[in-house]
Amino acid sequence: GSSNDKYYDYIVVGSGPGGGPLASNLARAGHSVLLVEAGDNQNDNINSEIVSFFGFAYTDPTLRWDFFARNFANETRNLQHNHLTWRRPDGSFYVGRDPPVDSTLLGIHYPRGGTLGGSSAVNAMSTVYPSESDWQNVVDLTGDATWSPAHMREIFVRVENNHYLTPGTPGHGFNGYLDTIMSNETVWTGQDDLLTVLGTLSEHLGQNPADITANLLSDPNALNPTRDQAQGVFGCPQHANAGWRRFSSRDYILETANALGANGQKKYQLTVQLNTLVTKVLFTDVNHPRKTPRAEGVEFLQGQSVYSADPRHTASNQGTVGRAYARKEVILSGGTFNSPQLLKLSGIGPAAELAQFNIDLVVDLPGVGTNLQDNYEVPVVGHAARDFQQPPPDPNAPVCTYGAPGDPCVDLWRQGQGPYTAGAALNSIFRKTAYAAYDERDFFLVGGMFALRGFWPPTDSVPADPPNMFGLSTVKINPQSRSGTVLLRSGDPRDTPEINFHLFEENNAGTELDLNAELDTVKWARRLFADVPAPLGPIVPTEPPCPGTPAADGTCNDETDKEWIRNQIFGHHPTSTCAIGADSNPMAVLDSKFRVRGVRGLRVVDASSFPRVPGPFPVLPTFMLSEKATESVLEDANLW
Ligand SMILES: Cc1cc2nc3c(=O)[nH]c(=O)nc-3n(C[C@H](O)[C@H](O)[C@H](O)COP(=O)(O)OP(=O)(O)OC[C@H]3O[C@@H](n4cnc5c(N)ncnc54)[C@H](O)[C@@H]3O)c2cc1C
Repeated sequence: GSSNDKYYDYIVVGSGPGGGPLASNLARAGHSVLLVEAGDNQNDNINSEIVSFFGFAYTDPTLRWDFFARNFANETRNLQHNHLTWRRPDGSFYVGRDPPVDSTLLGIHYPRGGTLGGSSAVNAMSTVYPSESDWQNVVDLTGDATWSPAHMREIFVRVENNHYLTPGTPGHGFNGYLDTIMSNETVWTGQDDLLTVLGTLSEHLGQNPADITANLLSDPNALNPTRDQAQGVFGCPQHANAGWRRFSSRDYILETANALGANGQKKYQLTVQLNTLVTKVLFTDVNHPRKTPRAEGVEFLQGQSVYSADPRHTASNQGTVGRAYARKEVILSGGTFNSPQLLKLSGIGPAAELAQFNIDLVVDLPGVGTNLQDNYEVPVVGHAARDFQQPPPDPNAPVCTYGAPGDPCVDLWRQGQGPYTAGAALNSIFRKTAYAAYDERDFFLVGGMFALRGFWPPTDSVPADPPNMFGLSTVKINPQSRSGTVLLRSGDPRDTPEINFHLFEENNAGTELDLNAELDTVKWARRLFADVPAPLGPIVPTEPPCPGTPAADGTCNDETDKEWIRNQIFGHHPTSTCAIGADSNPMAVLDSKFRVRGVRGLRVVDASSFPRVPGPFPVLPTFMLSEKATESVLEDANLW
């Protein structure tokens, strides 16, 4: 290399929950680490700091990356989705079924965090422990017993800094870096209408409606041998500190990078290089007669908004080429869409696809960019017999303006006071259907005066819901549709990949189970809507649409309902495109130590590494994965 080249022990690409903690841990273990992140540091951006500003975080152009996906190969079916995003001729976004003429279809919006902290800096912060079977599955696939559920719980205890339970509570940690918090009873004060609906709902899961408030304060992440069977209502922990400031991997990275030793010098050798898009991994020993190719560094483009998913990107954001070298290893943590793209751009992937874009082959690894999955969801929405009553406003309370200049509530929040220091009336509801794939709970639900129908960038085209609306998100646990793909669109690293979930296209017993499970949950929701007592109830179901009145068992028309589910389904937890798998499986991209097959010195550690979607929410499992990978990387530290 040239005299400007930089050398480090490790190079980590991407600062989300996969890469951020790993880079920090390796530096803390005494190694020199370069952490490369395409975005910048928005640590002081209130949209990313204040928990209740979540909706502003993932729509903020300084924080987000826009990906647009398809659900199906069949474009006619794709066009049935009610919340597709289009670009109007004037450049603005349109979301809906009836775009102005000459609009361009972009697809189903999949926002990601393109900033220091990755998607943990923009997500909804729901922090839910996965099923034990998700860890056991890795043991079963690979024979590596270090993935045992018991060891993974030890990892969780090590990293968690719990702010909502009594210190010492088994199965939880109180000294780690990952802050967790859960709303207390104050958020339910005066919410009698919501409590009525959730009480009726809990009764439909075998709980006593009189216990609803206590259940809403109960811990869904408790260490409990029967946890993965337990149906009912719980609270919803979030990754945030006791003052309701978001915790993300950014915090642990900054704490590590800024730590000073006794001599006033930087304590750890962690270098964070922002505004830098890694474009390929560099290898030595490619096509060597005896040696296996070894990752020796990365090439990148330095400059702001170089990646075209960045909403601020324009043709002039080209970036300047540079390189950095690793004495030990390169670790990719770009997330489910970017890690497979980067592997392919580096010559690791399906040979035919790489040939199509004239990329020199390093290893023919057909699994890269396959096996894409998601916790898909469709809301069940209804209208109550009257508007939901809200607690009367406190006449002495400050008037919050959601971050407008001079918002008094932001100042109060900085002092640990005021409305923004409270969580939301969130809940975790678990249900097991007769169509569960693994004989354990197969739905995570959250209910409230909102309906999550998908994601879209800021737009003026989506109408608001009326104040008598109740929505129930139905998030699939253990989804069986697993044939989604992340394909190169071009050989230009600034381009986003082509993402298609190919939902239910396997057309096998598993995907049929999922559709039946969704239908079963829709019918169950209609039954409980009907049982909500007057004067608030009954709640009339509006989505999926049911002309007339549903039968007593919640049936409207099974075929129409299934069509609606297929067409309106969406997700935001994509995983598994660089999956860990058995040595004998040609589609496995990684071994159980996150090593990319067929090369040396290269691992992938992020949500793409999971062989299957973990639980209902990937962020906590991804933080745990980063710790698991720290153990694997440090075990090999003396190899090099
Ligand atoms: C709107 C939204 C809401 C969500 N809500 C929840 C929730 O409530 N609970 C939950 O569990 N999960 C939630 N998630 C999902 C969760 O945040 C992600 O699964 C998780 O952050 C994935 O971690 P990761 O490390 O794999 O990738 P990411 O967190 O996406 O991080 C990848 C990072 O790599 C960087 N990068 C990518 N490519 C390159 C490159 N070539 N060069 C340099 N840098 C690169 C990106 O800029 C990004 O910072 C949500 C996600 C979104 C977007």
